[in-house]
Amino acid sequence: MKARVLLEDNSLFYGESFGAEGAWVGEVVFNTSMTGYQEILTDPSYCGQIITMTYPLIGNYGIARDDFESMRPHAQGFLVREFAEYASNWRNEMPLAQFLKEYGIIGISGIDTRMLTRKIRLHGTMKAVLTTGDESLQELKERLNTPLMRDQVARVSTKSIHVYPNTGKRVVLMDFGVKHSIVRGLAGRNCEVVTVPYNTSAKEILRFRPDGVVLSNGPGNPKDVPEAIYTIRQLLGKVPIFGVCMGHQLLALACGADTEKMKFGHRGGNQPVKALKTGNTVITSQNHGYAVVKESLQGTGLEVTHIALNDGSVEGLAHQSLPCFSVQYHPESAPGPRDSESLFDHFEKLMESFAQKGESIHA
Ligand SMILES: NC(=O)CC[C@H](N)C(=O)O
Repeated sequence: MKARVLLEDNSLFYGESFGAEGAWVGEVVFNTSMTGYQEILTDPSYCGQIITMTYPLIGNYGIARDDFESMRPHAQGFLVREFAEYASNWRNEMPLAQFLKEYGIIGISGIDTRMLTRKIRLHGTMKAVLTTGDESLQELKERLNTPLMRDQVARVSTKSIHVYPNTGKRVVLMDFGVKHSIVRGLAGRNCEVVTVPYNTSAKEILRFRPDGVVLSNGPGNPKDVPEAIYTIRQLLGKVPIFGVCMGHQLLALACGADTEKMKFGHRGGNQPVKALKTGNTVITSQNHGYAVVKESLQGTGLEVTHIALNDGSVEGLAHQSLPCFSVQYHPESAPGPRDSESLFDHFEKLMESFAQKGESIHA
């Protein structure tokens, strides 16, 4: 079945539908990972967005639930160059097409993803309308006026508290749309993980007597969850904090810094980041469209620990006197390189030293 994509700059792409039928308006973002479409589709940080993969062949290893980063897909549209109808992998449980259909997600193949990506790089992230229907061009243009979602965190965050019991440190995980691999990263270090909804108060969080608090990744603009910024501000200094991606942005906002929307963001498994203290470069997994404004850090007590080598943007922060640090990239990878897993060990050490001396170990 034919399908179309109309971009905000009026470019029209034709392709073949391989997922659900219907129409959807969202922000189109491109991801440069060569593998990992299952982790990407199920990453709640993509809630409501339309993803285009720059790698040209997608779907060839099918779908295996063990690779999911949450219980269901969250992206609403998936644009690819070539879709592999037959999956060939011993772990395959169902074809990608069936998975997209089951969850009502539009998939379109035959798109010139190179041209689409170049347009996004040139003009910045754009809205698009996808359709498998036969609406007129005028109708599609009108649909582009649909405002984008702003309540994604409330949609994807847990509604109730979950405890993953364990023998090590107790970590409260503020869930803004957490990826399972963050829980795996903590559980792999024997942490007991208490996952709480995004709007849980500081008082409720401290009632768990946590050794540390992790601020998860999540979709949308961090400024759309002011209640979480308020909560984090109240937790500062009382408990070690580790922020990942959205968590990093929220920590910065809680300390008084600012965030901004990037032109087209960073999404992929090959993003080079420099650690300023050691001078080492790590290749990281990323998925973000907002960034912390470097100039806004003055007077907040936060200092830049990592920068993106492609554009110099802020990739890591640590507080000069309080036990908190954060990264804009994904130490849990999934999908992507595992160069940065040791950040979970760093957090464990931070919790240990805070428990013993009530001090930060960054220095
Ligand atoms: N993966 C994330 O946590 C993304 C954070 C935020 N939604 C952004 O786009 O910048």
